[in-house]
Amino acid sequence: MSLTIDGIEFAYGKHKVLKGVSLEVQDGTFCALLGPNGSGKSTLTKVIARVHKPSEGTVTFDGTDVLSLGRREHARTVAYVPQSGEAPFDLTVREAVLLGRTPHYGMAPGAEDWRHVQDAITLLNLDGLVDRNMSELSGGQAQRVLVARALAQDPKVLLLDEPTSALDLRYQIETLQIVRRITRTKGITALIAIHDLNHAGRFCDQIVMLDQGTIIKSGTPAEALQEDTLKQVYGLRVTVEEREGFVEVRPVVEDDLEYRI
Ligand SMILES: Nc1ncnc2c1ncn2[C@@H]1O[C@H](COP(=O)(O)OP(=O)(O)OP(=O)(O)O)[C@@H](O)[C@H]1O
Repeated sequence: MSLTIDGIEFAYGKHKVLKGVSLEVQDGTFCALLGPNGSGKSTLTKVIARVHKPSEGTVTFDGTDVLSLGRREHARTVAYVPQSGEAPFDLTVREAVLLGRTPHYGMAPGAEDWRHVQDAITLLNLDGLVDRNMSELSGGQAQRVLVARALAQDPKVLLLDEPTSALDLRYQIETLQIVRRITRTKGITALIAIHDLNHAGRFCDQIVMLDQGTIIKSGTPAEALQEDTLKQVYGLRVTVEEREGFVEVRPVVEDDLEYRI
C-alpha cells in the first residue's frame, strides 16, 4: 500500500519544471522532498494536491487514481498545507481549522467534526488564539493554523509545503514531531517540502532529492544525504556525520564565499 507517482511531467507555459518524476512512498512513511530553490518541490506537491494538472503521468494511492477522484473524495484522501502566504485571511482561527472538515460533513458540522477541530487546535497549541482573526496572526501562528486545518481534515496523504519556514525552533521541532507521530499512529503518508537537511534527516524516514525537476536520489537519510550528492545538487561542500543515530550535515565554510565550488 503506497502513494505512487509515475512519470509526472509539468510545465508553466513553456518552462518544463517536472521532467518524468516517479516515486513511491509507503503508507505510514514521512518523506522529505529536498532540493535547491526552483527544483520543483512545491510544484510536485501542487500536482498531487491538484492545484496543477500534469501533462503526463499518474498519481495513485493504494491503487486509486488520485488525479481523477471526485473533488470531495480527493479532499478526504489528500490534505495540503500551502506556504503560509496562502492562509484564508477573513476567518477566525476556529473557522479556518473547521474548513478542514468540509469534505466530511453535509449541511452543518457534527460532534465528530468539532472533535477533530478541537484535537487539531490543541495539538498545534492554538487554544489561546481560536477567536482571533487570521489577519491578526504572526506568520508562524498562521502556519500552525494551516497545519491544524490539514490535520482536522483527517487525510490519508498529508502534503506540506515548507510548513516550518516561519516557525521558531520549538515549533519547528514540535510540528515535525506531530507529523511524524501521526504517520506512525494513523498510518498517514506525509510528504514535506523542506530546506533544513538536518531536520529532514532527523524526522523523516525517506528522503527524495530533486534537482531541476528530476529525482537525483531517493532513500533513507543515510542513503540520500551523502557528501557527493549534496555537493552536486547544492554546489556546496559539506561534511556528513552520523551523530546519536541521525545524519548531520554541515557546510564547509572556509573563508568568505570560498565555499562556492
Ligand atoms: N506560478 C508559476 N508560474 C511560472 N513559473 C513558476 C510558477 N511557480 C513556480 N514556477 C517556476 O517553476 C520552477 C519550480 O518552482 P517550485 O516552486 O516548484 O520550486 P521549489 O523547489 O519549491 O523552490 P523553493 O525551494 O524556492 O520553494 C521555478 O523555476 C519557478 O520559477
